[in-house]
Amino acid sequence: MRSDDTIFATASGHGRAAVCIVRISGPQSWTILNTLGGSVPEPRRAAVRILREPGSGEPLDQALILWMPGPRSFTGEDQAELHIHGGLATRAAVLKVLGTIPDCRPAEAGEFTRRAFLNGRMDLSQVEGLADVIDAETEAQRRQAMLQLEGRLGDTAERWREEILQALALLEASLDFSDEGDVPEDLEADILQRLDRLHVEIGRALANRSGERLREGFTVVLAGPPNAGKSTLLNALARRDVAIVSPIAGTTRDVIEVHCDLGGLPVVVVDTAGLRESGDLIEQEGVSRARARAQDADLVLWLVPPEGEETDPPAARRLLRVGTKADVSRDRDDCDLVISASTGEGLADLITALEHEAETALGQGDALLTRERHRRALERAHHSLAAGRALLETGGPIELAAEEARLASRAVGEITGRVDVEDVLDRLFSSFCIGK
Ligand SMILES: Nc1nc2c(ncn2[C@@H]2O[C@H](COP(=O)(O)OP(=O)(O)OP(=O)(O)O)[C@@H](O)[C@H]2O)c(=O)[nH]1
Ligand SMILES: [K+]
Ligand SMILES: [Mg+2]
Repeated sequence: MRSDDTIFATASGHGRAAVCIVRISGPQSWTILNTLGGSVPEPRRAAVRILREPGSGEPLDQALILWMPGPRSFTGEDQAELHIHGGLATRAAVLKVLGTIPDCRPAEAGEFTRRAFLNGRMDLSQVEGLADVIDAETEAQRRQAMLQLEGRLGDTAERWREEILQALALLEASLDFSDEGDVPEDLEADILQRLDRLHVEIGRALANRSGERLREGFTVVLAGPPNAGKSTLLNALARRDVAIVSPIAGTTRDVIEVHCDLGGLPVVVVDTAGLRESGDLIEQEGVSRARARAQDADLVLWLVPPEGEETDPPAARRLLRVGTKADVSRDRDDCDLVISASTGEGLADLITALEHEAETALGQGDALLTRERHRRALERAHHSLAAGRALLETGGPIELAAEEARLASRAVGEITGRVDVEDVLDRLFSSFCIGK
């Protein structure tokens, strides 16, 4: 796969559609437009053309074409777009012709964005932001992803890296002084103050996990004894028949997940097996999976049926007691909420409570870190800043303090992909669809 090939791909999904966008990037872009369209329009001005097959001149389609010369294009290379009709035959005919153009080939998954990154059009955190914009299922996720795509994390990381490098420069300058005796107090104080400020700011960013949680979604596990009404509630929240409901205790065995958008926040609702002792091996496996999921959940709804509960609630980070089958019996003073999943009574209050719980945990998309990768890099930078500061404060070797500052700047540099990210690149770009 040559990186100077011209690549092409449809970038508007699969299947029949009114319009299909074919994206092209690389040195042959201009030639392709000129060959298929007969002439190339002004840069960045759409023009209608009849696309023709080279050689025979056979008309392929009437299309809108765009010419975007690099480096001010998405990939930083010469780019073209063909907005053709979205019929399967038209799409196939145009792609077939493109495949016959010398040094032109179908793009790999994420290859347009990879070229944008390699050409410096976006940093790695922006690439991740773009992936999250495409994957966003709720308003809060979209908002957070847009902030990252616009560069909020990358710009902050670059500012931190600059400030660490400034402190490093002062440390190296103070090395000259130390040969002749002590480092001037005010210089040392200045460096310490810089390291301190960075350590506090990065520590604050690390303390906020809501960004990662928002990407993963807020998990709510429905737990309770058999026949408490868990599956009925799951179906009511999902507004469709996802789980089997029956009067037979022990109906649900497998864990069943449903992704909901509650108030713009991603909430994963998980139905589980009724908790009880059972001689049935399969049900026992269901019960142990139920306990495990409850333990990991952000919130457990412990469903309490009118006839009371024989089993104790599972271990959970946070638990709300929900009285079920309110249409059968309403007075449930031992519960936080009372609902009837069958009649819908109390469901609006339950959903409001879930939105509140999710909003408290996930925030509204204002966190800086959104991936484990960011966290690991910043934790290393945070540790090195603390180590460098301790060395300075205890009169340790300045060379070692400088080395800690160097490690901190490298760790922060990983966030934007300025350093050491080879292994991340393949995994990240292969997660994109073709044409992105
Ligand atoms: N009257 C009334 N019956 C309900 C309500 N919710 C569930 N049921 C009934 O209770 C029985 C059990 O419901 P499920 O949703 O299967 O209960 P479950 O907790 O998932 O049961 P297991 O999967 O066996 O643990 C079914 O017959 C439901 O129709 C309710 O709000 N009111
Ligand atoms: K049941
Ligand atoms: Mg069930």
